[in-house]
Amino acid sequence: MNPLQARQLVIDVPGRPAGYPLNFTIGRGQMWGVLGPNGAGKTTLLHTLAGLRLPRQGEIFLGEQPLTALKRRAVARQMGLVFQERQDGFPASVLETALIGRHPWLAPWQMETDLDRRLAEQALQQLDVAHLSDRLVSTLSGGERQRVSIATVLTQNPDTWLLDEPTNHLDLHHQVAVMQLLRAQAAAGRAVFMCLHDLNLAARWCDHVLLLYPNGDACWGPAERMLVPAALERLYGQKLLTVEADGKPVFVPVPTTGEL
Ligand SMILES: Nc1ncnc2c1ncn2[C@@H]1O[C@H](COP(=O)(O)OP(=O)(O)OP(=O)(O)O)[C@@H](O)[C@H]1O
Repeated sequence: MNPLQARQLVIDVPGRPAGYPLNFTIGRGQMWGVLGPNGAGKTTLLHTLAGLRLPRQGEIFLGEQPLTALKRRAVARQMGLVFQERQDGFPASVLETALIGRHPWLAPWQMETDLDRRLAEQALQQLDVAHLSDRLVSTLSGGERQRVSIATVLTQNPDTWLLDEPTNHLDLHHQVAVMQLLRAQAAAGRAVFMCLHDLNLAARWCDHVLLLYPNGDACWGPAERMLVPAALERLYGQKLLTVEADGKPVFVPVPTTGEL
C-alpha cells in the first residue's frame, strides 16, 4: 500500500489564527485514533487528508506523490472515507448505495458486473445489513445507515480507511463488530485513521493516537504514550479516573461538583 503522509500540514480551521504543523505517516497495518473536543478540527483534518479541503499550509503525500497530483479516481482506489454526516435526498436502495463503492473501479458509464454486485452483497452481509438490501437508505435507522456507509467503503476496498466517528449510532455489539472489522483490515496490511469521541475505544483498539487541541496544538505517537491521564485531562478539560481492564486503561470521567 501507499502510505498516507502529512508533511508540515496545517489544517484550515476558520477563525483559528495558527496551528501546529502535523508530520505523520499512516502506515501499513496501523490503526489510528484522532481525539479532541468538539470543534478541535478532527473532521477538518479527515477531509483535508482525503483531499476534500485545502490545507492552510503543507502537503499530503500518498506514497511518493502529492495528493494534488493524483486523479480523484486514483485516490478513490486507494482511500475510502466514512463521513459523519450524510445527505440521502437522492432515492437509492441499500444495495445501490453499497455499489457506489465499486465506481472508482469501473470505466465511465460502465455498468456494475456480477462480481461487483457480489462484492457489495458480501460487504452488506459482513456489516449485518444484507436483509435490508432493497430498502431505501432514507428509511433506515441511524445505526443501520452507519453500517451501510461502512459496507460501501468495504465494497470500495481501499488500502487506507478514513472514518469520522465510525461507531456513531451503533449499539454495543455492532461497535465491537465494526472495530473488529477495522482491526482485520489493518491486520491484512491496510491502514485505518478514525476520529473518535470515546477514549476507551481508542485505548482498546488503536495502536496510534493523535490528540488535537482546540488552539491547534497537536501531538501524536504510539497509543500507550499518548493515552496518559494528564494529557487527556488537558485535552478535554475533564478530570479522569483511570482503571485497568483486560490489560488496557479505561478512563472514567469524574463529575465536577457544582457544574452542569
Ligand atoms: N464552513 C465553515 N465555516 C465556518 N466555520 C467552520 C466551517 N467548517 C468548520 N468550521 C469550524 O471549524 C471548527 C472545526 O470543525 P470540525 O468539524 O473539524 O471539528 P470537530 O473536531 O470534528 O468537532 P466535533 O467533535 O464537534 O465533530 C469548528 O469550530 C467549526 O465550527
